[in-house]
Amino acid sequence: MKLAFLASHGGSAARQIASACASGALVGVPVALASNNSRSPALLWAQESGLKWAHLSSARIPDPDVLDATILEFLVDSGADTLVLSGYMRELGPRVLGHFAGRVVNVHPSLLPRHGGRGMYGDRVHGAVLAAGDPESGATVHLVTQGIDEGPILAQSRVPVLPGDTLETLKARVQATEGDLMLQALRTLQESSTPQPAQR
Ligand SMILES: Nc1nc2c(c(=O)[nH]1)N[C@@H](CN(C=O)c1ccc(C(=O)N[C@@H](CCC(=O)O)C(=O)O)cc1)CN2
Ligand SMILES: NCC(=O)N[C@@H]1O[C@H](COP(=O)([O-])[O-])[C@@H](O)[C@H]1O
Repeated sequence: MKLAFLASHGGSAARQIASACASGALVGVPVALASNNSRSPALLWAQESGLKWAHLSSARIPDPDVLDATILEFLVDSGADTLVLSGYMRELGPRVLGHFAGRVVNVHPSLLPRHGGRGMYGDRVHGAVLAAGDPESGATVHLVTQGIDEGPILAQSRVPVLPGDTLETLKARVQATEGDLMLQALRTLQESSTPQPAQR
């Protein structure tokens, strides 16, 4: 599994996946990371880790179709066969989704389909969970399709929402589950694409 990442901020899932590849906990090689945010800590981590990296944003490339094509060219040049959205806050385009069909995964910090869709990202999600008075929350790793947060779910983690929880305490409890959840989902994806020996 050759892994590329798109990240807008810290890239916490990307870092955990790279550590798992280094330790052998996941059979894979991180090869590239692109960010729409030139100052993202994820981009600095990619540079320091020797990954192929790029700053690809609508500020630099205003035409969404050209940006989609440029992101695809970057990913194809990296040799990646699997794409991980690691806190990527922009809509992925049809060219990238077409080329990597069934090989793009995203982690979302709620129990989809609750609290997903356009406008639902980062702290906004945890705020919505608290405002709704949900007794539990969690994270969801799903295959990425054109509709935001509508793709098939691969794995979910569940955590309680505790009395007195703040956005920060809930966020920390949910984020603590995301790395292992992403590894679980990537192993499932790997097994589903590994040809099984013919049954005699
Ligand atoms: N084609 C798809 N692209 C992306 C998906 C997806 O399912 N299909 N998931 C998102 C990740 N995500 C939720 O997990 C998400 C990211 C961003 C937004 C959003 O509303 N973004 C704002 C811009 C915010 C910003 O730039 O800081 C917007 O688009 O107006 C919602 C959900 C990644 N891409
Ligand atoms: N809708 C996507 C979304 O909200 N993703 C969430 O953004 C955070 C990114 O953290 P990071 O920048 O430290 O990796 C993660 O918690 C992830 O679930």
